[in-house]
Amino acid sequence: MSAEAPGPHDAVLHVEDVRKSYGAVPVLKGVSLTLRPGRIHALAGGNGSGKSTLIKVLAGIEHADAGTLRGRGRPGADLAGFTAAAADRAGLRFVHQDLGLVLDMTVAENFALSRGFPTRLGSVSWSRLRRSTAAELERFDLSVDPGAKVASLRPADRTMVAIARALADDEPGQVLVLDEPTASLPHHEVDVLLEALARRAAAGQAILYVSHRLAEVLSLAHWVTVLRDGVVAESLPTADLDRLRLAELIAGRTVEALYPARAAAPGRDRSSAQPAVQVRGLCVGPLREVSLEAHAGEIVGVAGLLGSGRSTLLRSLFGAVSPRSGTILIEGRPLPPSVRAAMRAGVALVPEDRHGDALFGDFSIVRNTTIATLRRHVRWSWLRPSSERAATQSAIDDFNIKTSGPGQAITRLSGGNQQKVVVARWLQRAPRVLLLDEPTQGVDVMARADIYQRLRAVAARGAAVVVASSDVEELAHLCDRVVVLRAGRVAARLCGAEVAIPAIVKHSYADREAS
Ligand SMILES: Nc1ncnc2c1ncn2[C@@H]1O[C@H](COP(=O)(O)OP(=O)(O)OP(=O)(O)O)[C@@H](O)[C@H]1O
Repeated sequence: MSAEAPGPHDAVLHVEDVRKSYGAVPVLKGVSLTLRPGRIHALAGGNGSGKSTLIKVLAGIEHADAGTLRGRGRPGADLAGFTAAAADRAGLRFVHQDLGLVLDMTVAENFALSRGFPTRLGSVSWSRLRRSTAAELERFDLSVDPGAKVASLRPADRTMVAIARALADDEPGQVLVLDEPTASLPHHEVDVLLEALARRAAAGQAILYVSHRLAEVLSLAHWVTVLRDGVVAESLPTADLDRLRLAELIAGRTVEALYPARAAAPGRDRSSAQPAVQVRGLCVGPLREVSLEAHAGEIVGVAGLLGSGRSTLLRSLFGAVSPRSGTILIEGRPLPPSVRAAMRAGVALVPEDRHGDALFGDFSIVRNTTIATLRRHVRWSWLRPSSERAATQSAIDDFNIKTSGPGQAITRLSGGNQQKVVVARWLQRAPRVLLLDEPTQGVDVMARADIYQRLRAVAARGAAVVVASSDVEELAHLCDRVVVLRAGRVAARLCGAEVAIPAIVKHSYADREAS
């Protein structure tokens, strides 16, 4: 691990003094960054600190107000007029979270989509395409059949295919930019991807890696630059850091502990108390004969791999899908398959797909916060904007949402801050049953701790909280009990000391060895 002072010498890419404002609000205030061959350089920072804006500037999607970019042997480029084509010429290769692959096409066809189809005598030469793709995959140690549909690949391999495609032209001095590549990967797949990335770096690849996951940053990256409020708070080797110190750099303050202490689970006798949620023999979508209980005052986790049925279970409890068979009781009463009925029964759902299901993109933060509790802000048949604004302002304060004010358009917030608005919205309803699907996706480490504390408070006030998450660390720290789903069935019910990462991972994977 190199510990030399950062500077432009021997850099693959040097970005200097990037400035960017949205209107009158400065978002990047003179950010500099140096990337070197063979080095994985993490870009960390709290929600709204400017990471995505910097990546968008480097990709030529947003224009900076000022800043320069220099690469090995390349003339300096002015980032104010930087375009996607200029980014490509500068050797920047991006793999975004959605990967940009067509799932229904083969790996080789996906390669050809970006590089063109090889032809022979005027028609596509499929054999040449397969051969060249196979050679590329081999270069990346990827044992994937070029003729396989992308949809059939395991998630980590899909990401590696996207990376191999991005770097396929093999120009010297390329920089691979990865934006939260592990955000939607299951636990086991994360390790596979990280190992592959470490091998690429060992072979000389420079990588810029954006992540909220402290453990990943520390185990994978050689160097980390922490952004805080649009400036570089620190840029240093990861060998000089531990998790707590990195969290402190991100937060800009002393941090006692990364997770709030787990409150003692309520000491009531669950066998006699009526559960707030009772599911019996539920069959819906991939779920088969699932039974589960959640009592007032407890946080129950739902673990399982992608496709195990976690989200379907939560959507059923919210009345959004009709079960083939089985029953759902909320506080002892059967729940019909109706969202309205579920909401009347005091059930609230924070869904997984923030953009598709939860955000109202045309609205401000105010309406996005109050939309589930509008009645509370009506008096004499009139909606009172002052009341809505006051409720929103207190959510902004409580959740430390980084914004220019309640009237700002929700789409202008950073991803993590949008997520906080969605969680705040449903907490306003004071639900008796609170369901959350991936509640801290894209949320920074400190805000995560705040959300956990709030969920504990909701439970302590007498609600039952059910959290589905692919983040096993989150489940282990937050939940009183965890139900592990595997292929649609309950594979394990963990409680007390069993609620720990190794047990959750072990039961999530059927035959595979737990990592
Ligand atoms: N189109 C826009 N108009 C106005 N402000 C914006 C716009 N896009 C982003 N911002 C603001 O710029 C700041 C930085 O946002 P950015 O998305 O770069 O943060 P981030 O570090 O990527 O955060 P996160 O970790 O939440 O994704 C935020 O305060 C955000 O509200």
